[in-house]
Amino acid sequence: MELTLQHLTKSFGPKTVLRDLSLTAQTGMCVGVLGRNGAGKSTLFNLLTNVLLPSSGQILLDGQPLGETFPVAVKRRMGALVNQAYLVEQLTPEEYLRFVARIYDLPDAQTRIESLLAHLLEDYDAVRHKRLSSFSTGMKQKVAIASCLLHRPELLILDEPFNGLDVFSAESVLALLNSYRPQALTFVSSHNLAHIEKVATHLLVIDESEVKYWGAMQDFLNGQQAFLGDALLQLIHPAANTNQDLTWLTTQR
Ligand SMILES: Nc1ncnc2c1ncn2[C@@H]1O[C@H](COP(=O)(O)OP(=O)(O)OP(=O)(O)O)[C@@H](O)[C@H]1O
Repeated sequence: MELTLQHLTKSFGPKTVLRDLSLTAQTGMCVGVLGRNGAGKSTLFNLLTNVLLPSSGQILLDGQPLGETFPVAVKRRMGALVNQAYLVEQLTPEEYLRFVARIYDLPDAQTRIESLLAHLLEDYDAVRHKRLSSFSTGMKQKVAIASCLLHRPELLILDEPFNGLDVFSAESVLALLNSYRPQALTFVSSHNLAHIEKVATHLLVIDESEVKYWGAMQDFLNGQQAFLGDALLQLIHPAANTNQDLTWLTTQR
């Protein structure tokens, strides 16, 4: 699979949130999407999944423009976690994934369902018969991630998948994503740079609605400093306000 973004621009009223974004990415790449709060990352993910339509520019999949209708056949090739994960909470995790499998018409999904849940949910035997409504935020997030991988998508789009995950759960998800990477083109956003460093092959850095970097992670680190956080600060926030006077915090009302 090859995904091409051509001069993708998104505005909300007079405000342009993404401007003239162009790139081509292929299967095997994991693109870490970075940028400060409000940079436009979720907007990009919503465009990629047809939740939003671009104001101008287009998205091509294997050379074919997706257009406004975004064919169902294309959606079947995608697995996406965007915005708030929505689960049917009256169901157990296994029932929910069987429901997702039916939507994708996957008759032989049972083994994969069990493998995904056993990998992601600690103490799976103890929670497998519980309803999702009784699950914690992180447990629900892991079930949502499992549902994205169930139908073996060729394009995997994960907006902040590590939100709410403890350090062990994040490692389990990272292991899954790294194992799955050769089979798909993955886009993943996170404010946790350690996670991005462990999973991304490429970086897309967005700031002030524009692309500040697009390319291989290794080239970014070689061209900047050794650590992703420092390199990122240098790129998008050169005058880092580390020496701000904060005495007002304790001395003024
Ligand atoms: N539906 C909308 N209508 C108007 N403005 C919007 C809408 N959705 C997003 N925006 C604006 O677009 C900008 C980018 O938002 P977006 O959610 O894409 O940022 P982000 O990079 O994902 O941020 P964060 O890291 O905080 O999740 C923000 O200024 C936001 O207020």
